[in-house]
Amino acid sequence: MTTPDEPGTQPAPPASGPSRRRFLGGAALGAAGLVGGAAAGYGIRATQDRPAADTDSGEPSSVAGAVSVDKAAAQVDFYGERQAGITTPQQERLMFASLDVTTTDADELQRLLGRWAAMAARFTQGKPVSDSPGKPLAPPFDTGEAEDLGAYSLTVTVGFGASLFDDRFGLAGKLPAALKPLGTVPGDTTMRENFTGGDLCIQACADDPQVVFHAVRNMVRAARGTATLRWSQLGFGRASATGAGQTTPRNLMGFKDGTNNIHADDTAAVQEFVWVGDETDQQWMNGGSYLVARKIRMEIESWDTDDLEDQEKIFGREKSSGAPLTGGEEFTAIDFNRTGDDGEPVIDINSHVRLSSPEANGGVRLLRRGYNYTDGQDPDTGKLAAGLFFICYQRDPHAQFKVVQARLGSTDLLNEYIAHIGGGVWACPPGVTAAGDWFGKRLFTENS
Ligand SMILES: C=CC1=C(C)c2cc3[nH]c(cc4nc(cc5[nH]c(cc1n2)c(C)c5CCC(=O)O)C(CCC(=O)O)=C4C)c(C)c3C=C
Ligand SMILES: [Fe+2]
Repeated sequence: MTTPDEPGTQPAPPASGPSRRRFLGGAALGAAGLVGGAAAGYGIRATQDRPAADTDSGEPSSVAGAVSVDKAAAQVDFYGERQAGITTPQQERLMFASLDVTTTDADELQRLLGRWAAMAARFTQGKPVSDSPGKPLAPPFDTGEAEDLGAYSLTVTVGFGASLFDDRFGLAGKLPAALKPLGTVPGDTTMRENFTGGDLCIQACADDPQVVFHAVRNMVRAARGTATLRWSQLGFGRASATGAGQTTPRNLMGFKDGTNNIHADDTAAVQEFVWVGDETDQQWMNGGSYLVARKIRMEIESWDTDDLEDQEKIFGREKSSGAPLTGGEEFTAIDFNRTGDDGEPVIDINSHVRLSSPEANGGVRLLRRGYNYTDGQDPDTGKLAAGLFFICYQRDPHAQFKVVQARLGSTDLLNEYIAHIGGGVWACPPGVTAAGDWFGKRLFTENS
């Protein structure tokens, strides 16, 4: 097989020490027209002077502080103090990938992280791996399927799993307490090895399915010899809302999902529950966030035989409007104390909204960013293999995801219709600030 000799997969030679490290991100791709200046924040902006297009999701085609943009041309800044794809208004499509590192050379791993940063910077501008097509007798630098498509608000978010912090790279002393294994969590027993864990993860989100596929495919391709794909997941529609003004989408059970989510404009909640701060025991994670993913299969066929009243009792909300069963409209606060004529709580004591609420979890909240998924049909049962690819971000999974999941795991009425079949926990470091920087640079270059 010919080895592609292109910028995206062949970085600058290794440097042996942090002070001498130089990454292709700035070098080879720079010549190919890498990325313009580092821009702070993750505003969506237009790059082409085209009229605003209709949005099939009913969203406004602009966000606060940004101009009206064509969905295809819309871009989310890649460079910034924080990684995009966390508080960014949630895009419609997901491709998630988990990889295992195969090299034992820490420099090689860092070069991959630099190569990924350089590629992500280009992809998020709608650009291919390189401006050059490559040599006629070699594989093209870029796989090509996103040519002419545009960036579609692509974000690429990278995380590190606990398994990366072993003896291979001398990182054992840099494992944050928050990334230590969660111990026993409800749902674990049905998790399958082939959908679970991984040294690295890539979360690619955009408003076009081919754009997210292209990003992950090329990043996995660039990892050849350094890391291999462990498992991956496509999500075909968002099942949460993270942006101010975004409509609340529906999950595959037909319910509005994301109503009480943390929204990006709630800066106090974002600061309190999402971003890691000075308190961390590992300063390389200061400004980052922890991603917990759970692939949750739904028993769709049995759910579809359940009557509406029971479905609404399970969630504690009306199916059509999303309003709490205690009345009002979608965003009306839930009255957990209200009792009905029978003296029983209107919101069942084991309903999903009660058990997942901050009131039931010592005030804890999560930023949810999940996607509806389908893997087609289960060949063994003939049933639909579909559900929710649950993603949430937080400051500390032990104090947040684990607490909520422990509460849900005991008695949540929803549990009859779902099974956790995969997932993992990853530390997403702060953002890549400029060309030449790479994902998790501080992890490798600073003493804790
Ligand atoms: C451990 C965390 C959670 C898992 C796992 C989870 C699975 C799950 N959720 C739904 C559907 C809905 N969830 C809703 C609310 C909600 N869920 C969680 C956490 C987990 N859900 C939280 C923290 C909340 C918000 C609680 C609050 O602040 O009030 C809702 C109600 C609408 C909403 O607020 O989003 C729905 C619907 C499914 C289908 C599912 C697994 C397949
Ligand atoms: Fe939920």
